[in-house]
Amino acid sequence: MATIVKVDDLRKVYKGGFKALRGVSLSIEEGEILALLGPNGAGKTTLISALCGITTPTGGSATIGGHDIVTGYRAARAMIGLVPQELALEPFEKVINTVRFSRGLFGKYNDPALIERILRQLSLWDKRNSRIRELSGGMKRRVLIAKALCHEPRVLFLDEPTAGVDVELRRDMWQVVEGLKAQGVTIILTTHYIEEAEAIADRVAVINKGEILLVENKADLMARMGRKSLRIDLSEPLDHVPEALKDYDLELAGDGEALKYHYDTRGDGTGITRLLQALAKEGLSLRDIETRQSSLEEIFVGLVNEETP
Ligand SMILES: Nc1ncnc2c1ncn2[C@@H]1O[C@H](COP(=O)(O)OP(=O)(O)OP(=O)(O)O)[C@@H](O)[C@H]1O
Repeated sequence: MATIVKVDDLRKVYKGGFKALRGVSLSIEEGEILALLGPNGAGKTTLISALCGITTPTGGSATIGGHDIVTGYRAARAMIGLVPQELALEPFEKVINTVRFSRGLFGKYNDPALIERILRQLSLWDKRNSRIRELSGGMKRRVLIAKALCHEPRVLFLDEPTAGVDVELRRDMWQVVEGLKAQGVTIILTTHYIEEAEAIADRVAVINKGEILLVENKADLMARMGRKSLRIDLSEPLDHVPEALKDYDLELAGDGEALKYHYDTRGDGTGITRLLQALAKEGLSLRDIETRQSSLEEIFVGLVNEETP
């Protein structure tokens, strides 16, 4: 796959000296869905705004489809659709005119068939003649997406696409995003909902205090999330893990009074039965056992807290 968005040591210092981006580097592949996770104030919107030309970076560089976001602004911007966090729509305008007008802003000829396709895809065709103020919050969000798509962008930025929408509508939105991906659109979305990243992202990037802490394939992250640990409290403490148990990669804990075993819930088998049999064979008797699961949420919170002394 080709790289479509390339961010290299991007920096943003706001007037007053606040460093909102502290050297962000990131490559995004054509056709992928990248979820940008981070706490409030992490720099997600600043990063998206810089890539879309709304905020001027104070250092580093970035390209969209090979066009520099500063020196090649118009060409870069033409490739981008942006769905902002805030619902900035003209309340008395009709849905279809709102979308048509946005296409015109990019200097593109009127294309009724395309507008119809986009409105149908977003289940807005029946509402095309409704005024914006007559729509529900979820529909307004869909209009924002339609506006962002009407000049046929190759890269779509969604800033908190499902903030404040109900669970059902969130799932609808996920389907819309999947449909766009199927058409080859590259999608970068910011979200506070970790389950949203789990549901639709190919890769996850975690940003905190203007720095990228991690960019990882979701499947790999899920594998980490699927990891569980089993703590086995022993009746008699051990001073080392017996040789016969070395294949289980056990960890001695609590001054030798417990063994910790890590396993993957998504694997073929957990290995727990075999381990318990092996412990019995070694003549070890157990006082208690306890399992713990690490979630993506925990991984995320852990990463972010590590950074906050
Ligand atoms: N125009 C501005 N002038 C000064 N500081 C700003 C400006 N815009 C944003 N900031 C600061 O930059 C930091 C990053 O803000 P940003 O909106 O990018 O965060 P975010 O990750 O999108 O947060 P949220 O999840 O709350 O939307 C924040 O501390 C914010 O206060």
